[in-house]
Amino acid sequence: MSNLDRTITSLSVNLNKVALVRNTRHLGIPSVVGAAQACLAAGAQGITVHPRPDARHIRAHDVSDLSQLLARDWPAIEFNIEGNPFHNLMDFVRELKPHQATFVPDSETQSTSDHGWSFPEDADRLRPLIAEAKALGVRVSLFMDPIPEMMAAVKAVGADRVELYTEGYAASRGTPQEDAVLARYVAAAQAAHAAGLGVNAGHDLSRDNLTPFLRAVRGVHEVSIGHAFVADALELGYAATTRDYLRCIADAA
Ligand SMILES: CC(=O)[C@@H](O)[C@H](O)COP(=O)(O)O
Ligand SMILES: NCC(=O)COP(=O)(O)O
Repeated sequence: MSNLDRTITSLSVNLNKVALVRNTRHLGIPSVVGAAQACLAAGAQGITVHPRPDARHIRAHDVSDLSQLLARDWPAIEFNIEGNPFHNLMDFVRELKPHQATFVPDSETQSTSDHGWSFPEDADRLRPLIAEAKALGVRVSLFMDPIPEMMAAVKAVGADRVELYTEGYAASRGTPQEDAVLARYVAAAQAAHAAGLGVNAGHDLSRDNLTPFLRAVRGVHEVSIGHAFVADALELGYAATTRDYLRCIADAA
């Protein structure tokens, strides 16, 4: 068994959509912290949030509440804060020093994340912020499209990991293009590993597409899953949904 095959993929639950529902009323329910506690009690290994500048879902108090919860009750659990480091992400990094910061090149008004960073264009402006985050003890992951040729540049700019943007794979599921699209992710992950980067993955992953993705793309450290996870949890509950996603990961081992 190769070292990549020995990698155990962690499930990091993205709670954006719990906050989105909560924000539609002034009642404080559903609780973001309560959702985190239920998912962690069921075995999730991480929590991810993406506090966008317009606070459409995760708000600053959610980030600090979750940081305090994990530090107090779940010290082994990874906290991953996503965002654009040229907008509001670095404020959270400096204040809370999460285990990981995922740099995402979203505009402030973008409806959702839909692309990764570009190299060499983004390298010079990213380098000092990556260095600052790492100097604070925060692992840095760059949100990237599955482009093998960019992975060496991601390493050169100082990042620890890449997060492969998996919407393209999810959209290809069940189409004649699926195998070719998945092959691009395999090549991108292999190039990332060869460059000395860790590999995360996320966006539009679900119970349907997670196992085949992880069977093909070996050595993924973390999958961060939110939209499909919360949709499933509305039907199954947080604990059963967490167990289902952990089973999808185990089935790929
Ligand atoms: C970076 C990424 O693909 C997702 O983590 C992102 O958080 C999705 O954001 P929304 O939940 O606002 O769609
Ligand atoms: N980085 C991906 C993430 O955190 C959640 O993305 P999605 O599952 O909500 O599409």
